[in-house]
Amino acid sequence: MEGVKTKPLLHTLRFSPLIALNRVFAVVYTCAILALLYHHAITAFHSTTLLSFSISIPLLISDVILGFMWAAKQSFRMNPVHRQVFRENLEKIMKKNDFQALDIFICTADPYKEPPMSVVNTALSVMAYDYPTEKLSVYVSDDGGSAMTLFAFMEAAKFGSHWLPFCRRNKLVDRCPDAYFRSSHHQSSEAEQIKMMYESMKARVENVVERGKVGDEYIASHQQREAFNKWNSQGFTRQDHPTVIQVLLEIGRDKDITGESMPNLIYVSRHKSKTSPHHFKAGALNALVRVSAIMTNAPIVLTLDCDMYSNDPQTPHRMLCFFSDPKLRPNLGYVQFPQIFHGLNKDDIYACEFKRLFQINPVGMDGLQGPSYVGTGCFFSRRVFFGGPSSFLAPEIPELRPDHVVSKPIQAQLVLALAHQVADCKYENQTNWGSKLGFRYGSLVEDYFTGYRLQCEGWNSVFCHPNRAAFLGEVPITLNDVLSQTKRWCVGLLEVTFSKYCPVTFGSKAMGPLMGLAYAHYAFWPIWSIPITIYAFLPQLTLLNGISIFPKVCTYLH
Ligand SMILES: O=c1ccn([C@@H]2O[C@H](COP(=O)(O)OP(=O)(O)O[C@H]3O[C@H](CO)[C@@H](O)[C@H](O)[C@H]3O)[C@@H](O)[C@H]2O)c(=O)[nH]1
Ligand SMILES: [Mn+2]
Repeated sequence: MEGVKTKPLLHTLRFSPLIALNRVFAVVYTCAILALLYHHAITAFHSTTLLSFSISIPLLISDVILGFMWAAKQSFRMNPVHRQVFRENLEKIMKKNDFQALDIFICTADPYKEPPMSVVNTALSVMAYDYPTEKLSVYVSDDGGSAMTLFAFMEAAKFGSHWLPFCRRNKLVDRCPDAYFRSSHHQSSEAEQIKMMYESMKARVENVVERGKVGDEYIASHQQREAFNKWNSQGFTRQDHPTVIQVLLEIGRDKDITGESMPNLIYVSRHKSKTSPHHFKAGALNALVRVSAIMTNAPIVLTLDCDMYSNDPQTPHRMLCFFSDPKLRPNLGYVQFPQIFHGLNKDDIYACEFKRLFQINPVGMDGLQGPSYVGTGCFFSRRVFFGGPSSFLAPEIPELRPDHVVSKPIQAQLVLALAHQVADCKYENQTNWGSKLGFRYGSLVEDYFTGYRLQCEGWNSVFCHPNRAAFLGEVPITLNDVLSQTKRWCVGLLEVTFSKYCPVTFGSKAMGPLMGLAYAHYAFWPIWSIPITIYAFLPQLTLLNGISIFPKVCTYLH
């Protein structure tokens, strides 16, 4: 209709043209698989010798597993969709002032395996988002309980006051300092100056890490000394220490060198005790959900691994294109960006890119109820941590409610005291945290399990895959690390498979068969190893012994 102004589009959805083809193919292929299984069963049934029986049974088992995995995978192919985001339209629809506040969680756990400089780079890259700084809060969770990490962040807070205005003024796209200085396009004298500052910060931090402690010469103020004194108290170890919360930057109080406000930057090392379970990353994230609720309580929460830096300052705009769509909003639980890696080793010999897992399968789930959560690069609505979309579950204290309005400054005595209280290792005893509230406990792959449970509760999710990677992370590049990661993932997934939450039963009932199968495809991922091992040995052994195991064409022609 002419004269009627249509609102500019924020995002569109396009169904993949392959859908019809995929479905026809699935039917044909299912027939072929059933025929093959029938053949195996008949051979096993008719086998006359123990030898032929003991060959056909493993083949039958292998092919049943492969057939099941193939069937589960079809869920990703039934309805794949592609989304496009028009972030440039966002500011035509809403004012910057109306953007929702954002709490960013960065997890780190070990200053030696995850160097503080890399964590600092991740933090700086998101502090420099093209987003109103008075709406940004960055929380760092340090499960390593390390003074070196705190020191690195004190340095980062200082460097940030130069880095943020520098990024803004020069409209940089690479806002992770390390990535920017690694690329070659910085020639101005201003860039050289910033680079020198960065290098000198890096040298100080690395020196501290090398020596394993923060030397006196690095402690500049009384406040800093007080912070580090906590580490000097009796029996402060990584597994056993009180809560440490340090506000390093505060909106309104701390300004950058041009006089603009800095975002909040808060260091949190939750209380740990050898007698209380800490629940690994899920425990760390729940502590942050609560501490941030007390201090800022932003309606949107971004979770990041410490090695995953922002590669695009416009990412929050993209996320808002979904969260500010009134049609999506009521049930939208999270917006997941893919995990994409830099620094893969040449030819990626250990197949760590996991393109199918992080980039292809989510497109398929996006056409159903939405992609699974992969632990990093994911923007949540804070509301998801408190029950399903239509069944709100109130937390124990009103200050943790997602609709609670924070009225006191983050450094107010009361606020800090309460923040310490909710980061206590005993706080979760006799509460719903980990079972019905927050990130879920019970699996080593807390991301998979949490996303799964949220979707079972009725939350939808969206997969956002822009051309320029929103985040770039690191992958294990040595065999040892790859094996240990794979083992952790397999154990975590099997923990879900053999629980009452098995996706085939619980998941299918809660979300329908296709979503159930999609999650089952991951839950059963470790059992790939069975057919792979059988096929790696059996055909070769039978070939060497002159036994034929595959059907001959002539058998079927007569
Ligand atoms: O007790 C812990 C253990 C780990 N972490 C942090 O958790 C993140 C992921 O741990 P990592 O050892 O790097 O695991 P990966 O297997 O490489 O990570 C993938 O798998 C994890 C488990 O499924 C997810 O949490 C991650 O987001 C996902 O990237 C890191 O930032 C750690 O610092 C903690 O904060 N506390
Ligand atoms: Mn990792």
